[in-house]
Amino acid sequence: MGHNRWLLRVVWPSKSAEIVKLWHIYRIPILLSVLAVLFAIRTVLHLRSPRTRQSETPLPASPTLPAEKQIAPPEYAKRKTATEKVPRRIVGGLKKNKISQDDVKIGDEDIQVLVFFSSLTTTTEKTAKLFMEGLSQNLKAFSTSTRFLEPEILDLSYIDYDEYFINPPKSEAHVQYFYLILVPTYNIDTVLDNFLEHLQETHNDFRIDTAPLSPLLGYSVFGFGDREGWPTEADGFCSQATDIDKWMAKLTSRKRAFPLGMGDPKTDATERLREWKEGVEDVLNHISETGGLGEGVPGSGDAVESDVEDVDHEDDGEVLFEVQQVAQKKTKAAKKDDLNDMEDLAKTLNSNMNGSPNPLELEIDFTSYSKKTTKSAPAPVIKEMVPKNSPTFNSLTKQGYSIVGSHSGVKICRWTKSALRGRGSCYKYSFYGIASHQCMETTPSLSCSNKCVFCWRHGTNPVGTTWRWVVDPPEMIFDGVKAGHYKKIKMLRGVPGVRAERFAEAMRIRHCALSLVGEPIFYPHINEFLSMLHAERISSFLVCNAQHPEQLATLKHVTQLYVSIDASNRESLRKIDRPLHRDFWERFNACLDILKKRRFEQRTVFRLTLVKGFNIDDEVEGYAALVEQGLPCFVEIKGVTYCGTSSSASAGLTMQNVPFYSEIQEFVLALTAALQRRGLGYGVAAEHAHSCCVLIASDRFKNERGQWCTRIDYQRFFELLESGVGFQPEDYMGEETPEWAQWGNGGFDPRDERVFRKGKNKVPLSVEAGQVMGEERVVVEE
Ligand SMILES: Cc1cc2nc3c(=O)[nH]c(=O)nc-3n(C[C@H](O)[C@H](O)[C@H](O)COP(=O)(O)O)c2cc1C
Ligand code: SF4
Repeated sequence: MGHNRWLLRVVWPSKSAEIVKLWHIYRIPILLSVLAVLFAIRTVLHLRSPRTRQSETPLPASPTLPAEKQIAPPEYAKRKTATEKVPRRIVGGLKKNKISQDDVKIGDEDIQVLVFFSSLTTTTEKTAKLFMEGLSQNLKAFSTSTRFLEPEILDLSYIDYDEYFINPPKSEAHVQYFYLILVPTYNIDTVLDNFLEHLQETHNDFRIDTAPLSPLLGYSVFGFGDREGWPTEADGFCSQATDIDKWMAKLTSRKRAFPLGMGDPKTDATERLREWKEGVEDVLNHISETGGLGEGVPGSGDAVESDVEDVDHEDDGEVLFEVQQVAQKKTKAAKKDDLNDMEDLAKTLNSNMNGSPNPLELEIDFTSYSKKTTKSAPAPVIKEMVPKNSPTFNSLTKQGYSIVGSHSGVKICRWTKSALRGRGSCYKYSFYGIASHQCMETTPSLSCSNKCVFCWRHGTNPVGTTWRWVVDPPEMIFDGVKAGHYKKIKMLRGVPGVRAERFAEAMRIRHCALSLVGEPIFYPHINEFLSMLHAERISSFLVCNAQHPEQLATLKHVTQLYVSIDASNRESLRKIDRPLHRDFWERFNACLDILKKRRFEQRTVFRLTLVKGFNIDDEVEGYAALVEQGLPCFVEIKGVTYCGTSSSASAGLTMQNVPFYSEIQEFVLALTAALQRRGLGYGVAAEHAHSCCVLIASDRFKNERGQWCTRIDYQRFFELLESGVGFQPEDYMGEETPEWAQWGNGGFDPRDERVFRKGKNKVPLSVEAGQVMGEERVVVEE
């Protein structure tokens, strides 16, 4: 250290003297160069930064060019200038919600009216269609008719709520939307409960603005109800329309264009609807002329009314009449001096609180909400999922279901009948040794959290994301479904062709397919129900829709556990399953991870239902990735079954969506190749061409001779289960897959009789309705 200091003292003075000398000689060129460099940097930075116009003064026209030669301003600039010329309306309400109204330039945007409806027994559907036709005609008569696009009608059972009720639909063109909603009310579970739940969730979802539908031009609701059963609103007359109206007011930030209309089709619905329609048309005319709802429209929620709502905007409470009164008094009081104003207001408030309000003075403002409610909230009543008097009950029983209790169902599968007559079992016999005449198809939950496009009974399907119904005890369901099954089997005793020995065998259920309709693991006592099946040595095949990871994680042992894999990616799954859960893709993936963990406890299966135009094209690699993620023991690939009902048609499904068997085969080969490329040990093990179904299996299910053993040793399964010691799927692996069932051999049991339709030599009768055989699509009567 000392040596260094000495060096500094000696060297530094001589160096610094030199530097000072040099500075004196070169200081002017140095300073000039630095200044030049700084100026150059500033110029570059300035030119690169985006320019914002500081002044609102219009740009002067170029003095050097004549007006016609000047370049026209870009479209967006024109619009802004025009908007600025429109007088700004004074509106209250939450500032964040004022997105569109003030930006609308009259005549600038097209107006699209969307008429939404829901209907179980078709009254509302028919009325909505007639209403739409009339509306369409009347809009054409407006002086501003060119602004209106042809109105569209949409069934709430088939649309994706996310597309219309989180934000207004996305549109390339300049279109603004106006919603009309026509709905009945049902005090039983229907799609309307689900719709309401969606509206409520959207409003409460912290990730979304509380009023994401505020860009709508407006909305209005009309309800149909029955005064005989529900005489007053307090009794529940049109209660669901009222609720929808309430949630829409919140979601649109009070864009109610016309007050809620209500009518009873048996008495006054025609008259009430006519009045409502006239009112709605008036508003539409007004909007098209002025660009906004205006202030004179009752219940519009604009201007003064909105100020009142601001006070209470956080509340989710009921419609509150006093708030409106305060609003009216407040408006009048505004003309007095401030002090008097406050006193008056306090008096008014007190008198209203103390005495009952004079109904004549009350103008009901449906747009106001409060923490306090004037009505005492009715005690929550837990509903039955499928009550005996419900349209869902009627529809399901018509389709051949026996409803057990209030949420379970059992149905004789067409293959059971076929097997009883010796005409062949379903693919489960070919692949796993399940004789169809000894198999019971049932579900303890007719409700589901999806609205799959290919679901057979979608139109009347109870739906929900959580269990919110009366829960029947598992013993009752178990006894009920068995009794229902046996009753239906007995009815087949006299059917021509039923074989005596098979009939006798059928009186002992050996297998239970929990895959009928709905979501079995939704039922809160599913594990108890499974224990009952196993105690009677009935095997269990359980299919779940991969939407309930919590329930899947706690599910006890089943003989074979399925998840439906209806698509290979998020967007495709959303389109085909139309799930109710927002986080459906995360749930789906969580289920795959659970399945992966359980592959050494029980036989796990991916079930792919292929629907042409929905989930086949370009998805092979995606499916292979999912198989790699879940590593199931088996992958069942099945072509969709066309049921030809109006519900499938409404979901956009036609015979063209049913793949040919050759297309299924092609897909299977491509998927197997993709799996092998990924180094996963899978191969095509078996097929059942008659139900358009092929089985890909993991190499784990080959015996020491390299033969596929996809069948199950049921006896062994029960022994292992009863032993209480852990076991693996290989421990109850059955005998070799019969040769006739192996890939390439078709899968029809040669001991059964193949029955062909008259004049169609190659098409067996035992083909599922709408299913495909060879290169032909057929629809077979039961
Ligand atoms: C099982 C059932 C429950 C009903 N619940 C109500 C109700 O709570 N409130 C009401 O006003 N009307 C109720 N109704 C009457 C329907 O809303 C009315 O008949 C409506 O017009 C049916 O319309 P849709 O044919 O389009 O389904 C109910 C009807 C049925 C069959
Ligand atoms: S998961 Fe099954 S029951 Fe549910 S909607 Fe889809 S096909 Fe129907």
